[in-house]
Amino acid sequence: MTMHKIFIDGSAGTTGLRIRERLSERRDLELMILPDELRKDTAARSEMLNKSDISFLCLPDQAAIEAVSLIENPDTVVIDTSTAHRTADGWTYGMPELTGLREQLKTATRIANPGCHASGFIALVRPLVELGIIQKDIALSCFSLTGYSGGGKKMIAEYEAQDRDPLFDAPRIYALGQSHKHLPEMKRVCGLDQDPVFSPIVADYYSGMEVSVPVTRDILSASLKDIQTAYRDYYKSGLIRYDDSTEGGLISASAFSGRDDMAVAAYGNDDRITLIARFDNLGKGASGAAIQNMNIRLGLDEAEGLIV
Ligand SMILES: NC(=O)C1=CN([C@@H]2O[C@H](COP(=O)(O)OP(=O)(O)OC[C@H]3O[C@@H](n4cnc5c(N)ncnc54)[C@H](OP(=O)(O)O)[C@@H]3O)[C@@H](O)[C@H]2O)C=CC1
Ligand SMILES: CC(=O)N[C@@H](CCC(=O)OP(=O)(O)O)C(=O)O
Repeated sequence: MTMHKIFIDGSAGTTGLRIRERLSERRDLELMILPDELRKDTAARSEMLNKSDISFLCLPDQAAIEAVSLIENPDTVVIDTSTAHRTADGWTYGMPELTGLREQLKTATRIANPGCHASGFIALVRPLVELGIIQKDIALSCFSLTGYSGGGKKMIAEYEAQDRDPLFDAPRIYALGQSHKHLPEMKRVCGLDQDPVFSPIVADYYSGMEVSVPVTRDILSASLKDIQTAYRDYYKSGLIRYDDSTEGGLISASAFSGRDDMAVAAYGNDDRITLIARFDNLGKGASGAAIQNMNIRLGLDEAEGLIV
């Protein structure tokens, strides 16, 4: 069996640790781990990056850009979980369920893992734009509920602090200036002319996401039933599937916590529709998607080692 050498730059962080834990059970992979005192040492990181077959970058944007600049080995494949390269030239967007991307991912050397909020929006909107059901010049809006692990170690510590502000008990809307870092990939990957009005909301639970896009019939060239069929036909392989089940008429944002798959669905009537995606920000929104992309790049079954 070929042992693939895997380095995780940032393996002590939320996304990196989860990838590390998951991959440590794999017999086909050799994990290259830096001791704690060297995990931010540039020379040690550079050596690992250049020795690896695949390097995951689980770092803040600036550190991810630096890591890429340290790579001289043309065979090292990079899977970057940060926002730094998602709309950059020469990078393949790591969402294999979208038309054409699975084939590109099989040979890509620079893979940009999608943003968590962006994954849900794109899974809902891109097929409808591709099929001409939504025109690309339409102004959309999007609400996205996320667990606090979406904010990484710092936000986890804030939410789990004994003496935290009581206002943390209730959901909080953020990115009020309409310049959230996921907007460029949402617009570009969906082929839209303009950014959506985007309202992310963080709430007092660890992980799980519910991304919703409200649409009215006048902007659609299809009925509710046609949209449901379109999603079913579009998502036939990969980790995304159509599922409009509810929990007694309500749908919880944490229902997919601990999983790697994503459910997309359309609810409503023929006048007003809500498109909703449910998944885990740490699963299909980060670590699960990164491992899926690694598996595709290695020519393995993409669901290998994933929790679904
Ligand atoms: N959390 C989530 O749901 C998602 C996160 N992401 C993205 O993944 C990336 C990592 O995020 P997340 O895991 O949440 O963040 P964390 O803050 O939890 O982890 C980041 C890790 O990177 C380490 N680090 C920072 N600078 C350097 C450096 N120069 N060299 C080496 N290591 C460094 C940090 O060290 P230290 O421990 O000392 O702080 C930390 O361990 C980010 O770009 C984030 O936007 C993407 C999708 C979802
Ligand atoms: C709760 C919270 O703060 N979430 C983060 C999103 C985490 C994420 O997906 O970040 P990447 O762009 O690196 O993928 C945010 O909205 O900025």
